[in-house]
Amino acid sequence: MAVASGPVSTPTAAGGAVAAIRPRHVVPVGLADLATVAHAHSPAGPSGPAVPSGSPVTVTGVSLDSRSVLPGDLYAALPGAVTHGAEFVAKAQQAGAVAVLTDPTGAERAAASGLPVLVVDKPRDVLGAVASRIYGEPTSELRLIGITGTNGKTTTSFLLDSVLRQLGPTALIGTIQTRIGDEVVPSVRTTPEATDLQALFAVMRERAVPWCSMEVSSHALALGRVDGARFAVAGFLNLSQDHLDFHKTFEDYFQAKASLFTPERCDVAVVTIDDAYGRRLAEQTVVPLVTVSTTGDADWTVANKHRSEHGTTVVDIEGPGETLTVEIGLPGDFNVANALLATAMLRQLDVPAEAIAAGLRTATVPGRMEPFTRDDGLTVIVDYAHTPDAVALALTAARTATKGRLFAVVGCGGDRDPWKRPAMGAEAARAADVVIVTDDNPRSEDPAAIRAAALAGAREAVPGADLQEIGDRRQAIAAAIRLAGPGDTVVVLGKGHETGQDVGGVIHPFDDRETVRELLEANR
Ligand SMILES: CC(=O)N[C@H]1[C@@H](OP(=O)(O)OP(=O)(O)OC[C@H]2O[C@@H](n3ccc(=O)[nH]c3=O)[C@H](O)[C@@H]2O)O[C@H](CO)[C@@H](O)[C@@H]1O[C@H](C)C(=O)N[C@@H](C)C(=O)N[C@H](CCC(=O)O)C(=O)O
Ligand SMILES: Nc1ncnc2c1ncn2[C@@H]1O[C@H](COP(=O)(O)OP(=O)(O)OP(=O)(O)O)[C@@H](O)[C@H]1O
Ligand SMILES: N[C@H](CCC[C@H](N)C(=O)O)C(=O)O
Ligand SMILES: [Mg+2]
Repeated sequence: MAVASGPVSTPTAAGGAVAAIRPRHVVPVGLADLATVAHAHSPAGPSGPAVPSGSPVTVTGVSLDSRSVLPGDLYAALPGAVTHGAEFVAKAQQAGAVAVLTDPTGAERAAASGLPVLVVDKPRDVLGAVASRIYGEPTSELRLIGITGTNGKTTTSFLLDSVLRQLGPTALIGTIQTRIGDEVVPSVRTTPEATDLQALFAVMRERAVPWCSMEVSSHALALGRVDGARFAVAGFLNLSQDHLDFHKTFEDYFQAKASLFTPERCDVAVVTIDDAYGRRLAEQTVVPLVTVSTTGDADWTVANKHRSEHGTTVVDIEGPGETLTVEIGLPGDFNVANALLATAMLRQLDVPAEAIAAGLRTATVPGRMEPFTRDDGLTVIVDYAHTPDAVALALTAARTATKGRLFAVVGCGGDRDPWKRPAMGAEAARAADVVIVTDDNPRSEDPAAIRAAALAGAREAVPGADLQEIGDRRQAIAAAIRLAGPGDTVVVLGKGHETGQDVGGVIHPFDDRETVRELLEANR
C-alpha cells in the first residue's frame, strides 16, 4: 500500500497561520473519492464539473490556509469575512497543493492555477467529512470527550485530563494548549479548524493515545470545525451572555451549542440542568441523556458540600447507585459544577471512581482562580473571567475567602461582543469593593471607548461605586496591589493564561501572572 511520509509538525507560519501537526503516514486518497464524499455532504450536490472517476490525482493532507499547506495537500479555498481563500491558490500551489476545494465564487480563480478544482456550494460544510476521509476516519478508534458551554470548558477539560492521565496517555485540545501525549502544540484557537483537528486525531491514533478531552466552542459548531468528529460523550455546562457579535441572537448561540448533542455527533449527552438552557437542551436532545445538577433533581447531584481545613471543597457526588466522595482542589462553587459534570461524563466511560477522586484533587489550571500570596496576608487571584456571569461568580468565590476588602481589576476585549461590557462592569461593581477598569486586548477598537462602556455599566448598577479607570494594565494591577493590604484580595480578571495584549493587531508581551509575581515581589 502506498504511504506518504511528512514532517510531524510545521512551525507557525508568519502572518498568523495555524500551527499544524500532521500524521507521519497517510494512505493517499484519490481526488475522485473525495469528490464523492464532498458531494454526499453537500445538499446542493456538485456546483462545478465533476472530478473524473479515473483522475490520477491523490491527496495526503488538507489545509484551509495557504500558509500551512504541505506537499500533497488539498487546499480548501474558503470564502471568509475578510477575504477569499481563492486569492491564495498560487501560494498554496507553490507550497505543494495538488488540488483545490472551493465554492462557485472561487472556482474561476482556482482553475487559473491549472490544478484540479472541486466545487461545492458551501465547502466549509463538507470539510470535516473530507478531512476525516483523508486521515482515515481517525475518531473511530478514539475515546473523544467534548465539552461545551459559555464558561468552564477549559477548566472541565483539564479536570477530565487530570483523571484520564492516570489511565494512560491522553490528549487535550482547547484554549490554553493542545497536547498529544507529551507533545504540546500552541493553541491558535479554542477549537481547531476541521482540517487541523482531523490531523490531530490521526496523530493520536498513530501514537496510540486512546483518550482525548476537548473544548468545543460555539464558533466551532457554527463553522463546522467538529464535523467528521464522533464524540463518545459530550457535556454541556451552562449558557450565558457572550459572543453575540458572532451569533447575532441568543437563540442562535443556544442552537449552535445544542448542535453538539445530536446522534450524528455523540453517543451520550451529559447535560448540566442548573440553568434554563440546560433544561431546554435536556428536553430537546434525542441522544441518550444523563442529567447533572448542583441545585436540584438530576441523575447526578452533589450533597454534603463543605470546605476542608486546607481550603479545598469536599463533596459527595451522587449518581445512579453510587456515591463518590471527592475533594476538589480548584476554588469556587462553579468548580463543583465543573467537577460534577466531569465525573458524570467519566462514569459513562466506566472510568474508576478512585481515578476520578485522585484527578479532581490534584488538577490545576493555569490562570483560572490561580492564587498568589504575600507574607503579610494579601492575596492576588488571576482568573480568566471575561463574561458577566464569570465575573460575578469569580468575585463571589473570592469574597467568601476574604476577610478584608475585595478589589477587581477588569477589562473587556475589543472586537468581541460589545453588549457584555456594561454587564461585566455592573457585575464587578456589585461584587467588589473597589473596581479598577483597565484594558484587555482592545484589538482594533478604541480602548477608552471599551473602558467607558464597562464604567457606564458599573455606575448604573451601583451608583457611588468606588471606580477607577487605568488603561495601562500593569499600572492598574500595580494600583490595586498598592491600595490593598493584609486580609484583602485583588482579583485580576479576563486574561488568565494569556501572554500578550493585542493592541491594534500588534501583540505586546503581557502576562498577568508574571506581572502579579513581579509586583508582589517589589511591594513586599
Ligand atoms: C469568526 C471566525 O471564527 N473566523 C474564522 C474564519 O475567518 P474568515 O472566514 O473571516 O477568514 P478570512 O480571514 O476572510 O480568510 C478567508 C480564507 O483565506 C484563508 N487565507 C487567508 C490568508 C492567507 O494568507 N492565506 C489563506 O489561505 C483563510 O485561512 C480563510 O480560510 O476562518 C479563519 C480560518 O480558519 C479563522 O482564522 C477565523 O477565526 C478568527 C481568527 C477568530 O478569531 N476566531 C475566533 C473568534 C474563534 O474562533 N473563537 C472561538 C471561540 C473562543 C471561545 O470562546 O472559547 C474558538 O474556538 O477559538
Ligand atoms: N462552570 C462555570 N460556570 C461559570 N463560570 C465559570 C465556570 N467555570 C469557570 N468559570 C469562570 O469562567 C472563567 C473561564 O473559565 P474557562 O477558561 O474554564 O472557560 P471556557 O469556557 O474555556 O472559556 P473560553 O470560551 O474563553 O475558552 C474562569 O476563569 C471562571 O471565572
Ligand atoms: N475565547 C474568548 C477569550 C476572551 C479573552 C479576553 N482576554 C478577551 O480578549 O476578550 C474570546 O476570544 O472571545
Ligand atoms: Mg476555553
